[in-house]
Amino acid sequence: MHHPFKVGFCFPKFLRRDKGESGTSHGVSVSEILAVRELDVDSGTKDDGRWQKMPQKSTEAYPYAFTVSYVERAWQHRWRCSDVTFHCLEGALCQQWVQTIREQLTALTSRPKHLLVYINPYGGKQQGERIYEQKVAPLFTLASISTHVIVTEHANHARDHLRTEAELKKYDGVVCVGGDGMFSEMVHGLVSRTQRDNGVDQNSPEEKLVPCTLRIGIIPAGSTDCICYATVGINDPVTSALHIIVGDAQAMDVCSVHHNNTFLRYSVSLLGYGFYGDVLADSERKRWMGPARYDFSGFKTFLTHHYYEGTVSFLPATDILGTPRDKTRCRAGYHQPLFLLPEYKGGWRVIRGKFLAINAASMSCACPRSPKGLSPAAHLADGTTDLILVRKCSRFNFLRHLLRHTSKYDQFDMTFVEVHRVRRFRFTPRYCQSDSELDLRENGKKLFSQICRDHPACSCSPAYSSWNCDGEILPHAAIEVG
Ligand SMILES: CCCCCCCCCCCCC/C=C/[C@@H](O)[C@H](COP(=O)(O)O)NC(=O)CCCCCCCCCCCCCCC
Ligand SMILES: Nc1ncnc2c1ncn2[C@@H]1O[C@H](COP(=O)(O)OP(=O)(O)O)[C@@H](O)[C@H]1O
Ligand SMILES: [Ca+2]
Repeated sequence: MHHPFKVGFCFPKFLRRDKGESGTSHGVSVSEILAVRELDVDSGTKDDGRWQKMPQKSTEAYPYAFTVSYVERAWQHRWRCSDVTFHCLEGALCQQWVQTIREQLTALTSRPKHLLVYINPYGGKQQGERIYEQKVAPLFTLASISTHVIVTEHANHARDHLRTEAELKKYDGVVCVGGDGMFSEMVHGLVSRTQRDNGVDQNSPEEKLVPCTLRIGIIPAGSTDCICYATVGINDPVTSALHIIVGDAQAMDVCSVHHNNTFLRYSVSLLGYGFYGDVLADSERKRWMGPARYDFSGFKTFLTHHYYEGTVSFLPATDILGTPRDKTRCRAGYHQPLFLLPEYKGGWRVIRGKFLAINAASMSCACPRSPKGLSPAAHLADGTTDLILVRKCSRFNFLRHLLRHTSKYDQFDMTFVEVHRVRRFRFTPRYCQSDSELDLRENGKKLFSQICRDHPACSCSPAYSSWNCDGEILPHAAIEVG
């Protein structure tokens, strides 16, 4: 992984005495230094037990020392904080090093100094507060970052606080400790506030959103954590904290979801109808199971094997480099795709059919369950979403398709699956005649029994599924996304 700004320090006149090495030179790039502190060698240091174990002779020989904490890359995209101590003979030289490093660190303007942190204490395995206090807060302190921490008291607490109350000018960024649902709350708070401040009407599907200037950091403490996993490459709180400290940034596509010119929600990861909608609807009733609720409901939904009829219309993204079938992977810090936007060539395409799943992935949606994700080649910030249509097929074939999300085999290379990179799309369920469409929740069940009476031979798939929008159920089946 590469940082755009990289100045290297070598420490030639110093002896590195930790880890049992003697006299080795050590290079650390400034962009990866977290903190530097001088050591009071004579009295030994309270916070570095290793020093006190050093033989007396070497303390006499090198009476001055400083410790640099830096990012060390570990296995599978993990980052860790590592310390290296340098020793020397002259106090003035030692101080000069410390001062120079501090100056260099201050010059890194992309690093945050003040952060506003929201913790969802009920996300995932309900470990949000513990994860923050034990793994993240000490690193922020080490890096001299000041924080204001809010533990949420109810759903949408963070969203509403960000939208109306928070004094955002005081902060360089906001941090969310939780899952995709919590991240989505923060996106809603910040994006809504930015549109309101800029006079953009959220209800108009045609209007372009004004990008937010504040960055959102994610400390994974949820059930799926796909937004963290897909951007960083792993769902690991320490790794995420270190990315936040060094000021890594990644732009992200945000889709708006509308129903009849009324704004419903924003989506950043998965919008799924059919399978993933049904899994979510069932799993919400089993929150007490924790993250395992998704496996339970996934298994149950797989067995139910419902398909849904409807019409998908979409505007293909024709003027881009790359397709959903590429072998490339997009992650923060790897490359920022620079695509030409957004002259629309070609028109809308319309596909009618019976679908087991309709998924729109604005990013790969990689997560521990599927390390390559729903759409492995999706880009994080290219203004497109990958629309995956899984048509009605046998249970056996659907299982083969699902299993391929966990292996190297291509989940799109199946006759009943198609994938399109699109700029906008619309979905209209069958049995939904007019614009004054029936409200899904009110009338879904009535309609279902009506349809079954009308079609006694049907396999009794209900008329409607629900949309799973980043882990939240949408109240309408007919939607427009752009
Ligand atoms: C047979 C194994 C098949 C494994 C297939 C795994 C595909 C997983 C792709 C997951 C994409 C997830 C996209 C992320 C969505 C999240 O925004 C959203 C919210 O997250 P949060 O709770 O952290 O706030 N999460 C979700 O909607 C959860 C979706 C989880 C789907 C799990 C599906 C498991 C399927 C198991 C099928 C089992 C069939 C077994 C038959 C013998
Ligand atoms: N204090 C709270 N009490 C109850 N629900 C909350 C609270 N804070 C946030 N939520 C809601 O909890 C839901 C799940 O949060 P999330 O962090 O995504 O965890 P998970 O990944 O387990 O779903 C979100 O819809 C969010 O709005
Ligand atoms: Ca995208």
